[in-house]
This record gives sequence, C-alpha cells and structure tokens, in this order.
Amino acid sequence: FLHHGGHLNWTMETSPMVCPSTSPTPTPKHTSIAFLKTHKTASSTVQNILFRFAERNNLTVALPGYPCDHQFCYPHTFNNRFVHPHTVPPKIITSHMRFNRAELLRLMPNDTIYITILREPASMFESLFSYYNQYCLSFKRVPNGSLETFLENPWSYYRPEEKYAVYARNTLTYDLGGDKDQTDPMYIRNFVAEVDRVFSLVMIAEYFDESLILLRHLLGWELEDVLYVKLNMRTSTSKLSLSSGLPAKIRAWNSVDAALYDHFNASLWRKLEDLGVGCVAREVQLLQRATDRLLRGCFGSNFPQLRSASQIKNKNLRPWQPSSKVAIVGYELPSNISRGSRGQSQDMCLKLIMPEVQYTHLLQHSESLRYRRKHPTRTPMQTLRPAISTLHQQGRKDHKETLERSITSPPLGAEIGGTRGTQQVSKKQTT
Ligand SMILES: Nc1ncnc2c1ncn2[C@@H]1O[C@H](COP(=O)(O)OS(=O)(=O)O)[C@@H](OP(=O)(O)O)[C@H]1O
Repeated sequence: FLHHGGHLNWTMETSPMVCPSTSPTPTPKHTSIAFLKTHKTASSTVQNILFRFAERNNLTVALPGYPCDHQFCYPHTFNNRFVHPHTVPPKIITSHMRFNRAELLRLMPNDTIYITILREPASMFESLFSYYNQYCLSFKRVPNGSLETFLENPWSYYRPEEKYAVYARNTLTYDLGGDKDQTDPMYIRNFVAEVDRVFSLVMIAEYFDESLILLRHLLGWELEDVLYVKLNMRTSTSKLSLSSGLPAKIRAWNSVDAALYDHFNASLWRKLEDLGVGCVAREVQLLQRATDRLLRGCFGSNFPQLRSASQIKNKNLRPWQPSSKVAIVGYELPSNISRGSRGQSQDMCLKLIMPEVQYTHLLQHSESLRYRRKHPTRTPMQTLRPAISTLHQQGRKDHKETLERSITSPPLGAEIGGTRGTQQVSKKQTT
C-alpha cells in the first residue's frame, strides 16, 4: 500500500557542501551506541532513527524483557536483568531507562559511544506536567491542574519518594542516574562534570537538526542515516502557555536540570563552531531536502497527515495516549496511496512514522524470531548461554555472573544512584 520505498541513493561524502570529515581517513560507520532516552526531549524521534539504522544494518538492539514491556523497567535503575536474553549481546541500546553506567559497561561493546538529549527546562517541564498529569500524584493533587499553582509552592504537592515523583523534579538528572533532590552547588558541579565525561554527545532538542549533524559526524554516518519525522507531539490545545516569570520558577525548581542544560547547550555550540556553523547550516538544509525526498519516495505526493490517535486506522501507527486530558498526535497514511508490493523499504517507510511502543514490540518479535531461527532447540535457560559465552570469550566475566544471577535470583532493587529500592517493578508502565 505504499509507493516504492524511500531509500535514497545519497552519497553526501562526495558533495562539496558538507562539513569536512573529522577523521583523516575514511572509517566504517560506528555501530556501538548507547543512547540514553530521556523524557519529553524529542528522544522518541532519535530512538526511531536508531531503530531503523539497526534494522538496515542487521544490528542487535538490546530490548526490554519481561516484566519491563517497552522500557527498561523505568523508574528502576537499569540492570542487565531487564534486557531480553534474545537481544544479547547488543550493539545498540536506546529504550527508556534510568542510566546505570556500571551495568551498561558490562552489557555493551567496549567501543560504545554514549549519547543523550536534553531540552530547555521550562518547555520540558510544561510537557512533563501536561503528559503525566494523571500519573504523577505531585501533579494530580494540584487544584485545576494549574502549573502556576504548582510552582507557587511545589513542596505542598511534591512527595520525593512517591511513585512517579521522578517526573515532578529534575527528571533529566534522575534519568541520567543522578539525585533529583540534591541541589547543593558542589553536587551539581560534580554531576555535570561526570555526565560530560561519560557522554560523547549531548544533543539539544531545540537544535535537533544541528545535533543530528554532530551525531552523524561523530558516528561517521551518512546524512541518509539520520533522516526522520517528528514523533510523539502533543496537539497545540494540550499545551499550557507559560506566563512571564514561570520559566524562571521552573528553572529554580529544577536547578540541576537547568545547570545540565546550560552546560550542554554551550558545549553543543562549541562543537558546532568546531565543525563550522556555515557547513552545518548547509547540511541542515540538505537534511530537510533529503527528508522531503524520502517522504515522497515512501508516500508519493500525499504525505502522511498528523492526526489524533482515534483518527488513525492502522493501529501500529497510533501513538500511546497518557490520559484523556492530553492528546498525542501520530500520522495517518494517505487514503489514496497506491498498493504496491511489500518490500523491505516499504516496511521502513511505515517504521519512519511508527510510535515507540509498537516499534519496540515489533523489534522484540523480530529479534526473538531471529534468535530462534539460529537456536531452534534451545530452552529458555539455554538461551542465555551463547550470550554468556560470547561475553566470556571477550573476557567480561562480570557480565557472565550478572546473567547467571538473573536466571536464579529475584529482581534486585534499584542500585547505583538508585531509588532507594522502594518501588516495585510493575508490568504497567508509563511511556
Ligand atoms: N525533532 C524534534 N525536535 C524538537 N522537538 C521534538 C522533535 N520530535 C519530537 N519533539 C517533541 O518532543 C516531545 C516528546 O519527547 P519524547 O519523545 O522524548 O517523549 S517521551 O518521554 O518518550 O514520551 C514532544 O514535545 P511536546 O509536544 O512539547 O510534549 C514533541 O513535540
């Protein structure tokens, strides 16, 4: 039902308009990537880019296993036991988690590049406040769902240990493994420095395209590898307007996140200057044109239209809705699209507009099928052995122990930088 696929025959390296490569000799595309998917920061759009790259290049993506559903049992701190055994050893990891460097070091290849994304604290908090209004009690107990009222005295509504309180203060910090309630300036300085040491690139949602250009240069990817459409957007009627004075209150309440944002916004611009702002601007233009061509290749001249979930016929394209009080839009395929044969690239066209939850479930299914084809007679116990032995051969004995522990012991509580072990892993998760 789609036009002949949207794969571009694009060779950016031959174009004189692009930024010079940072490597003196041509290098293969980098494929070991840990993307920390932070909340309400355009991270679903980045995840979709990474999922499609993994599929095109036949790379294993570490995916959540039971009982985590489509994210790594967030808000628990990440643990390798949350990874589905059919998706180990992975090359890419990108589903929501609370960052845990020690566990990722055991799971991921040694040459893994760490990437994440941040968003300006005021617009991010407004998005969190609206999206999680019915989940997060700190927000739910505010009269009339008023952001102004919450910010007048957050401590009247906020209970740090409550479930989903992680969405109500310094959520970026929490996602990065830090302490959302520790606002001592020394702590903030050290935490920002630690994030800077671990992550090779911190993207900024407000400069999404520029960040993607940095990403493609860091990874030695083609422009074609980072084409995207925006995912997981709210309708304008779901957005609360921020009266003057609110952004400053939001920054004060989320002071660790604000410090992170300021630091990495500045470092993004230093990186852009190093690459050359002129050539970055040209690459951004090429990216937008190439996206246009990709969409035409995929869908013909009628691009998929932004629609509310109830208007989207294909359930694989309906975005998850957090509550009746907020509307997340997705894409409806044009009705007069021609019915072609279902090739791989057509599949990729659909995935370009596929929301996070459905794409994760499809990958969980396809990676399990691939695994079972390779190991037709294995029992669930045995499924862990190849991963264990591969990692063992690589000399990573501690991962072997983690995996072995995972099949004999109950879930651990949150550990490094954790949630003080109070939350239960629940099957029903927010996105
Ligand atoms: N490319 C690009 N550039 C800038 N902003 C973008 C982009 N793609 C998505 N978005 C906006 O990101 C918000 C959704 O973020 P996430 O996907 O990280 O949310 S989630 O935590 O996974 O639910 C959501 O913000 P709000 O609409 O304000 O809620 C999206 O509109």
